Amino acid sequence: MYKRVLLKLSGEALAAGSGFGIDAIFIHKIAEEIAAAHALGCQIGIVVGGGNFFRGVAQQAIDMDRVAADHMGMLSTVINSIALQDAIEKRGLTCRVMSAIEMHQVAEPYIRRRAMRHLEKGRIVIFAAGTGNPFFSTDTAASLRAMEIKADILLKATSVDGIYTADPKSNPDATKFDQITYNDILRLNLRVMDTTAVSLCKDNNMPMMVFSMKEQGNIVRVVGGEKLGSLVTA
Ligand SMILES: Nc1ncnc2c1ncn2[C@@H]1O[C@H](COP(=O)(O)OP(=O)(O)O)[C@@H](O)[C@H]1O
Ligand SMILES: O=c1ccn([C@@H]2O[C@H](COP(=O)(O)OP(=O)(O)O)[C@@H](O)[C@H]2O)c(=O)[nH]1
Repeated sequence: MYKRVLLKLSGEALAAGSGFGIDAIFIHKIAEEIAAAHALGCQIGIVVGGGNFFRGVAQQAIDMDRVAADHMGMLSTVINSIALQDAIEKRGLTCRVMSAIEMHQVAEPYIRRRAMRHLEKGRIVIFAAGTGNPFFSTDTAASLRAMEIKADILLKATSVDGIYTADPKSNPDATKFDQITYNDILRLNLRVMDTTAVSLCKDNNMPMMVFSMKEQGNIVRVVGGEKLGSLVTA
């Protein structure tokens, strides 16, 4: 099993069936799974997306300046992070939100050494506001934080159950890879993650696993060392 992981949770998945906002029942199920994974003895850092509220590249932002839209997107990850922190703390765990954009009244600023200390003390750390920079994604933020905290693996929990030959939502004939290399994701232009996130993991040899967060128990299984979804390595 893994000693320290970076778990990336899709923002869109938090909306569950409704497609927007946070599904109160679903977020508690996720928190329950995170608590169970933590009980196995794993140190857990989390990056949450913001797609359930706002995406810088979304249709609704088409007439906006990209930087302004990305600022909105990053703030939406803060909303999700606070909701998840609340749900995790309801399970009796200690959880800190660290934001890449300073907002002292709401969250701690992201300071790497403090994040490491929180993890060593068994606190769950949620990294909010992505990388703090526009033109990036929360997948890239997850790759970056995984490297910074020296995670054993980047676990991407999302709405699909792995990496397919094409987007399975629009191509029902697509087939799933059990294992795939960084180079093949880039070469085949598979859009399960953006190329910046994949390149960062590739250059630093950070293994990744893409799996479904819809099926209850998957997070615990993966943290426990079970191979689910698709594994990405060199
Ligand atoms: N080749 C592919 N294999 C798997 N998923 C893919 C692929 N290409 C695109 N996708 C899409 O990537 C998304 C997973 O990434 P994620 O950032 O978690 O998305 P979201 O937050 O939009 O759900 C899924 O919505 C899936 O439809
Ligand atoms: O480092 C970052 C991370 C995120 N974002 C913005 O935040 C939005 C929400 O993140 P993302 O789309 O990655 O969320 P997810 O798809 O996981 O729900 C993005 O569209 C960007 O607009 C950004 O500007 N910089």
